[in-house]
Amino acid sequence: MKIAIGADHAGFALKEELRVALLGKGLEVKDFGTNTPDSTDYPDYASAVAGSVAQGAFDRGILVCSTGVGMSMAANKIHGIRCALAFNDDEVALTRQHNDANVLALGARYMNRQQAEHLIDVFLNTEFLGGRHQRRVDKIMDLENQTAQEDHPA
Ligand SMILES: O=C(CO)[C@H](O)[C@H](O)[C@H](O)COP(=O)(O)O
Repeated sequence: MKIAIGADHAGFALKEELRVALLGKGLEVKDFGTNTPDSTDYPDYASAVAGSVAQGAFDRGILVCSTGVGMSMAANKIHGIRCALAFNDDEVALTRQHNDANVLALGARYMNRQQAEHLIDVFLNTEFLGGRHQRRVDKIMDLENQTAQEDHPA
């Protein structure tokens, strides 16, 4: 599985630890930065990670900022991205099973490395259930397409 990971300055330290942990598990990981603790802007990394997932270059994306909120807002602006901000196993498992989330946003302020690693394990190892959930995910995508047409009328 190919994973894209990124963070702003507030998520930098945790992202560094997570990248090492993911590589240690034999996963293919591309780090989209940031690469220093200097103040930076989370939309730049959300765009890079979510964009690469939307293009199909990576299977899943992981984004880390202070709360996870800014990253999730920005990532969900990318066509084809369903980014979930989640803090416990149940939320992460359900967003895979029901929402087919392809990007996970984490709040570094609220979790340590072990907790984040565990949430990522659940995220990477839980399958989408399809069925009635596929219908609902399709409706999310319809909304996205509809909004794009309204923004850019032919
Ligand atoms: O968007 C956020 C808040 O929801 C992110 O957590 C950012 O990391 C945060 O806004 C960064 O704030 P800072 O004061 O510039 O460190």
